[in-house]
Amino acid sequence: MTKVVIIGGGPGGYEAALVANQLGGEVTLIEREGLGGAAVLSDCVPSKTLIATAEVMVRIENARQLGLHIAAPDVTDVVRVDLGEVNERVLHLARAQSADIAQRLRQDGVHLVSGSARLDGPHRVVATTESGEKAFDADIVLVATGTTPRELPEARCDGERILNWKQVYNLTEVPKRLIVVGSGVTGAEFASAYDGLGCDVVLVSSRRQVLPGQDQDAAAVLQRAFERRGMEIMSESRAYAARREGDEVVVSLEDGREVRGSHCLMAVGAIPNSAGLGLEDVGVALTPSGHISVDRVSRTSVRSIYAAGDVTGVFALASVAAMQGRIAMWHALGDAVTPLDLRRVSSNVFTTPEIATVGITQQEADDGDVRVASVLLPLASNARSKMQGFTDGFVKLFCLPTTGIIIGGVVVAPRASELIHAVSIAVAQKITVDDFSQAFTVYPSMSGSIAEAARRLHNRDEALLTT
Ligand SMILES: Cc1cc2nc3c(=O)[nH]c(=O)nc-3n(C[C@H](O)[C@H](O)[C@H](O)COP(=O)(O)OP(=O)(O)OC[C@H]3O[C@@H](n4cnc5c(N)ncnc54)[C@H](O)[C@@H]3O)c2cc1C
Ligand SMILES: NC(=O)c1ccc[n+]([C@@H]2O[C@H](COP(=O)([O-])OP(=O)(O)OC[C@H]3O[C@@H](n4cnc5c(N)ncnc54)[C@H](O)[C@@H]3O)[C@@H](O)[C@H]2O)c1
Repeated sequence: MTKVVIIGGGPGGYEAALVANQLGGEVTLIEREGLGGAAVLSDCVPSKTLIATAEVMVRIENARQLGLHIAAPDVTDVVRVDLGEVNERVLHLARAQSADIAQRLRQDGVHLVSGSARLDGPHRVVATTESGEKAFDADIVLVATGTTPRELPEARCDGERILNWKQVYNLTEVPKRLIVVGSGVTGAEFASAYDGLGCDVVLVSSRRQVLPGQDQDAAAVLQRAFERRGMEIMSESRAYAARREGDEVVVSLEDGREVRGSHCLMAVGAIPNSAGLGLEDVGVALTPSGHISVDRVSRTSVRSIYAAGDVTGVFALASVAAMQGRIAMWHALGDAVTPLDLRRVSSNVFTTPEIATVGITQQEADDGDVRVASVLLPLASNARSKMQGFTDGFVKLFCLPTTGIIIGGVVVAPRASELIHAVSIAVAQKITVDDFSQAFTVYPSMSGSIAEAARRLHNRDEALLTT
């Protein structure tokens, strides 16, 4: 039996454990905090649960456009947000999901160890547990230890008013004025959620526009939506310090300005959990940022050691972590394996509106990496959008100019995360725009606009060609 030891029980680790077990491995999974990892306990799942609540508030607020009037100037005058109760629910759901994952792993026969692990050679892992150190021999080791929120040296999080994204669930009242530092996906999602919950939000963005890593047409729509809702966006502003002054937090910007609020959320990225694992001692190569270097089948520079998930810095998504973990085990245990293909990954920014993307990006098209034809169709003319009072978003499709094969897309809309799946299938299955537009869509529906975008790409001479 192949002995597999997995360090880290997030999506990278636990999905790998399920596959390794399925392929007949003797699997030990060592986790120091809880099964499901940060994804389930503090990052992905809690944030999406909080956002689900915030979305309801936004829908109530927007009901005015549909002729449904709230008998008060502000939605928070009639709907009281009990943030303590909201956060209790958030954490309860996270713990319940963690317990489900643990139960499933145990049922499958995975040996679960609660403790902190490190390598002791390429074929040995030592776990520090409550009952002392335990050593495990391993034919294969998978490192899936995730990341930790980055802190600015002069803006240390205290868990009360200067918070990272794992600490916000301690709040029992909606902050009066929340300063969100960082306008990447994490910053944008929390800014959107707290704004929805009726909080006065200031977003400190180091770039000209929010979401610098995303499709810039989509980011522009989101920035406009944020501004229209009254959010203050401080563009091209870098924070360097945050301090408490009584009941206030003061954030100092590099240009000398100061921003005052009741709370501050630091969302300035994450650092890999690769230190103290003994990786360098066994010869595992790291990148300059401290991530573990892996190839497309999750191999590190040491034959018996694989790595998966955020600690590899490949594409910080739960879905990618899970796939990297599975691929590692398929490869290590001799099953058929397809190397990781990032061109097929779909992802979503859970703001209001949502931004979903799959495949090639506008940036890659603009950089000339591949010659594409593309079309951008605003949803303002979509009948369903109008009925729902939504006019902000768009659908963008990319295809190869020669064959018409769909290679990517962007959807900015409510529930874009669901709408993108059709485009995702088209990208994975190499479907042409003509074949795509043959499928019936419901009338009226927003997905009708995706089919319409594909129809517009029938005459690709007229479409915007990017080289
Ligand atoms: C706020 C936020 C929201 C997000 N939302 C989404 C989303 O909506 N969709 C999405 O796809 N992705 C989302 N992500 C990204 C997603 O959470 C990560 O990509 C995912 O958690 C990566 O999984 P992982 O297995 O690599 O690491 P993690 O989930 O971080 O798990 C790693 C585990 O390893 C354990 N560990 C670390 N060191 C050791 C050690 N020495 N010994 C034992 N155990 C150890 C840790 O305790 C942790 O439990 C979000 C991220 C953030 C920050
Ligand atoms: N919905 C999702 O799937 C989801 C949600 C959240 C995070 N994630 C994943 O996590 C990854 C990391 O996202 P993130 O947003 O946490 O980190 P990030 O590194 O992508 O963004 C951090 C942002 O903070 C800015 N910044 C850094 N220092 C600053 C300073 N001093 N002042 C002001 N701004 C500063 C950076 O310029 C950057 O734009 C994402 O790429 C994504 O893959 C996914």
